[in-house]
Order: sequence, then structure tokens, then C-alpha cells
Amino acid sequence: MIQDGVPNCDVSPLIMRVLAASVSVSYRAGTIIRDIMKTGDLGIVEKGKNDLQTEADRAAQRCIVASLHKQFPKVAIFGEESLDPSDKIPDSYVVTDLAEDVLQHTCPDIYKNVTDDQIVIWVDPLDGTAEFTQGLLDHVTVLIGVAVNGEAKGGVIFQPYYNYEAGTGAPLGRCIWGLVGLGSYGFTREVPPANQNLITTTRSHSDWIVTEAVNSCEPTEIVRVGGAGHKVLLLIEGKVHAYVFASKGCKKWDTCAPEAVLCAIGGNLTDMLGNQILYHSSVQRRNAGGVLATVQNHKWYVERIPAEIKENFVSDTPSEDMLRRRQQAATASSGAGDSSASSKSEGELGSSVDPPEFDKTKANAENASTGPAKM
Ligand SMILES: Nc1ncnc2c1ncn2[C@@H]1O[C@H](COP(=O)(O)O)[C@@H](OP(=O)(O)O)[C@H]1O
Ligand SMILES: [Mg+2]
Ligand SMILES: [Mg+2]
Ligand SMILES: [Mg+2]
Repeated sequence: MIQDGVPNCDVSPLIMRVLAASVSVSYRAGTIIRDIMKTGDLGIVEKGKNDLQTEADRAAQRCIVASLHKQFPKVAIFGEESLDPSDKIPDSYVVTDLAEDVLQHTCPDIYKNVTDDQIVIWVDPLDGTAEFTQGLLDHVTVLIGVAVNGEAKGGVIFQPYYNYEAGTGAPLGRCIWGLVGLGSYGFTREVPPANQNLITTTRSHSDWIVTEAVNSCEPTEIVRVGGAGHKVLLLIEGKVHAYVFASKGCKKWDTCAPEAVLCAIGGNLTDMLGNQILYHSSVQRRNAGGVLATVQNHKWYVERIPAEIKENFVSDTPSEDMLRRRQQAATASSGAGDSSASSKSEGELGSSVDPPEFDKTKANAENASTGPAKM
């Protein structure tokens, strides 16, 4: 793939090109968001109860979807915002560069033959809109998730206001990206605080079930911040131990990219029942099972959620197509180990597999051990 140190864009596998394009366009989307904020006119529209949209959400989505669609016309792309398809998109919004820092990585074998029809891209052009309108700028992220056969595998989390309080001259913004089976890049993981159980959850979409679920996980401190992307950043950097959101409010575009980045370092993002969230094109947009994410000890948290809370949530159902692919993969690999890109192998999960006799008193010691981060 790399000749004389130069990545050959034409022969890089599709998933690597999609990820490289997503990284490139995320920088442009971040600039668009900051430029609109600078105008002082956010053009706020109320989509529903406690659900805002700004001109930055709309413009960033136009930029990302137009750019990715131009390069990958056969790949399904779903964005959060409902926009008029006849809207004129400025030429400067269309980015077709491929990030070389992505292409210089060797594509894991499991993805080498992935085709357009197996990929779905989930775009949240601005995650943390409520906080954006309130000036809590580091809660904002741009999320581009790449699902393969209905499972979150690749993700880009761009944080346009990273460093914004560091003073003039400090470089603004950062891009975190990951691919399950390869690793996640663009951040430094620290060991989460020992002897504590820090749990992050929503600050703007809370209700009593959300709070009950968090409390049932025995937090030593609750970190209420905006954005699904931002909360997963806190997790991967080791600033919190779990992200618990017992609500049907998050959608597929909120979780696809964060899930992939988290899983690529050995973490887990599931619904409240501990079941996998699915991302095929026909799946319902709402995460009707809620969201629970950890880097370690996932099962322990799932087990803390009371049955009376769990019974309010419903896990995703695999599509017919997904079941057929899984059956084919199982048949093809019987006796030889499953090498299908559509199944989550132990290897991909790394050391996130919970200890069989996990107990809370051991939790902090385990959390203090270095995770399987590949950065
Ligand atoms: N009750 C609800 N109604 C609408 N959106 C919700 C919601 N609960 C969560 N979300 C969406 O899920 C994302 C994370 O929520 P939170 O910041 O509260 O943790 C946000 O994405 P957007 O900001 O992209 O809309 C938020 O709008
Ligand atoms: Mg969102
Ligand atoms: Mg959004
Ligand atoms: Mg929104």
C-alpha cells in the first residue's frame, strides 16, 4: 500500500479511504463550526422538546455529507439533521483530501475486502448542540462513524474547541480516530483515578431514570457534561470510569463513532442491557436500549442496573441481511476461527473481557492497571 513512503490512495482498501476522508473533512467541519460561532448569529431552530439545531449543525452536515458522498457515491450516509437536498453547497465545503496519517497504517486483514454496500456512515455534524449554544465549547464534537455490516468499526471524533481556554497561540482543535482491530489515535490515555468510580452522564437531558441508573452504579462522583462524543473522550483519556445514560434520547449518529474509537482501545459501548447496538441502514435511529460505555469492567456496570430500569429498554434487532452474513461467515470459517469483519472477536475486545469473579472492591486496582490502549 505504501511505496517509497508515500501511501497509494488508489489501492488503499475502501474502509481506510473512507476513514481518511472522514478525518480530512472533520477538520473542515470544525472550521465551519468555529466560523459560524464567530458571526454571533447561531440561527437556532427548535426541532423538538429540549432539542436544538443551529446553523453550525446544518452547515457542518452539508460539508461532511457532500464531501463523503462525492468520493463514495455508493456508500449509505445518514446525518442527524433533516436538510433540504436542493440547498446550494459552497464549493469550499467540499473536501476530497485523504488524511495521510490514516492511509499510512496497514488495513487489518478483516476489512480488506469490505465493499460499499457493507458500509454505512453515521454523521453527527455537531454533538453537544445544547452546550454549544450555552458557550460550553469543549463539549462540542463532530462525529463520523463507519459501520461495517451493521457494527461500529471506524470512528472520527473531532473536537473543534480543544485547547480554547489555553490562550492565544495554542493550537485549536484535535482529531481522534480509530478502527477496531487497528487502534485509536490522537489522544493520550491516563490511568483513571484509583479508589474512585467517576461516572459521566448527560447534563441537559436528564430525568429520574437517568439519575437512578447512575446512582445504582455506586458513583463516587457524577460528571455531568454535554455530548456523547465528549463523554467518550473523557472515558478514553481515563478521566472517568463509565458513561451511563438510561435514556432513549441518543441516536445512532451519537454513538457510532464514539463506540468504534472506544472499542478500538479495548472498551465497550452497549445498551443498558449489555447488548450490542447495531448500525445497519434499516435499524431504528433511536438507541432504544440506552447507552452504557466503559474501558474496563463493563459487565460489572451492566449488573448494577436494576431490573426495573432495564425493563424500560429494548435492544436492537439484527437485520435479515446481517443474520445471513453472520451465518455465511460462520460457515466459511468453521474450524478455522472467525475472520469475518462482522463479528466482534475476543482479540478486538482486547482485555475488556471482564474478570469472571469481578467484585467492586477489586475494581479500583483493576482500573489502575494500564489498559490495552494502542495510541
Ligand atoms: N431526550 C433527548 N432528546 C433529544 N436528543 C437527545 C436526548 N437525549 C440525548 N439526546 C442527544 O444525544 C446527544 C448526547 O446528549 P447529552 O449531551 O445530553 O448527553 C446529543 O446530541 P446532539 O447535541 O447532537 O443533538 C443530544 O441532543
Ligand atoms: Mg449528538
Ligand atoms: Mg448533533
Ligand atoms: Mg441534535
